[in-house]
Amino acid sequence: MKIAILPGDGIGPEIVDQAVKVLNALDEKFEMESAPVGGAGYAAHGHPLPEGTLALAKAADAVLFGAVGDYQYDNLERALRPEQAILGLRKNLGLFGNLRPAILYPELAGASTLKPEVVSGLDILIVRELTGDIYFGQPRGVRVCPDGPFKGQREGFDTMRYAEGEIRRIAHVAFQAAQKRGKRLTSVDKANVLETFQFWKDIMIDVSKEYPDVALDHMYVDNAAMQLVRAPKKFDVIVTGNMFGDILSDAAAMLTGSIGMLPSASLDANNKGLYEPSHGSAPDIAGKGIANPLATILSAAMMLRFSLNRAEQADRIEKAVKQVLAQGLRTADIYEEGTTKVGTAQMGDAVVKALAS
Ligand SMILES: NC(=O)C1=CN([C@@H]2O[C@H](COP(=O)(O)OP(=O)(O)OC[C@H]3O[C@@H](n4cnc5c(N)ncnc54)[C@H](O)[C@@H]3O)[C@@H](O)[C@H]2O)C=CC1
Ligand SMILES: CC(C)CC(=O)C(=O)O
Ligand SMILES: [Mg+2]
Repeated sequence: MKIAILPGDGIGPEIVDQAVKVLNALDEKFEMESAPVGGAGYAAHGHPLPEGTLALAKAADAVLFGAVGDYQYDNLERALRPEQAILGLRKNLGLFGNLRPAILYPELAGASTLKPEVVSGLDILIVRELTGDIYFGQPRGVRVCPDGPFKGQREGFDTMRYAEGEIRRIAHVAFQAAQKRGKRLTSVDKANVLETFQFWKDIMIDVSKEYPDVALDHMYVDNAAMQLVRAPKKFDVIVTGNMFGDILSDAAAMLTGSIGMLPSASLDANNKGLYEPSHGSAPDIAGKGIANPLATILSAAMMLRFSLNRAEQADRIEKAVKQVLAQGLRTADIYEEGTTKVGTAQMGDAVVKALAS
């Protein structure tokens, strides 16, 4: 089994180091090979997704990814910006199904900015379509505005679009995920305004006929954002498009105490996947040794479960994470009075130690 390790930028290398440490502490040894990506790819090879990095990701059984992005690259032309690396990997590897589980560990009930009674026992799953929508739609760019009151001025534009097959395949992922959980699926759209999302809703209803055991309902994205902070436990599985899923999953992250707790799996049709924390490269805390590595470590557990068929090893890692939280160890983002503040590497070491116990 070969794992491509793509640490990326900012806190990426710090947090990926911890996940690699944890993987190396398992009984089975995996072959791992690293390559630069994002700003690091641009610095090394003049491109955020160097050919060698993409080839490694394609050849590997799974990819463990940190994060990309750094303000120093924000003025590069778009094709060379670090974020193009993760978008390019998703597209090139066909990773259309993004699973973002938001689980509140009981020990972190007080770390959430929401009242404990609102979030305690939270266990929801966001299924985000990952290779379509306005993030990939063409045409896009800056042009001269052809009509209206701003005619003749420059205007920026993007294209929101979803093909029927794209909606159907993510619908199946979501319905099947719901079948394995609470059998409730909420499709989040903006069908009241957008043609793309009326179409999305129609296809969801059609696919639902194949899953009579799953209760499907629909919610507009603005209401979904509100309900996520009002009564998040009412959700079981949420399925939505690329942009709405990006935004809602960051909101859901705070229900779990911190975005540093939210792992993700990005899967193709055969469960080959890329695993990364849901957060970005956090340049504001990079290099300080204080980032929370648990989302990345939990992403490695998802990798073992979904792509490497090592569910027992995944369980062991998740149990070890629960144990370090029960021991009161906290990185700064989830720290509360009465707990013990630790740095990134100490947290990784503690998970390794808990694996052995
Ligand atoms: N998949 C990826 O590689 C992603 C990359 N980005 C990129 O990351 C860069 C920063 O973007 P932001 O909007 O600031 O989002 P971000 O997720 O990197 O950071 C948002 C806030 O959360 C904190 N944070 C994030 N991860 C943390 C962790 N593990 N432990 C403790 N605190 C953590 C940061 O310190 C910051 O205050 C940008 O260049 C952006 O484009 C953003 C999201 C995803
Ligand atoms: C570069 C962005 C599209 C990445 C992001 O924000 C995400 O996947 O959550
Ligand atoms: Mg995001």
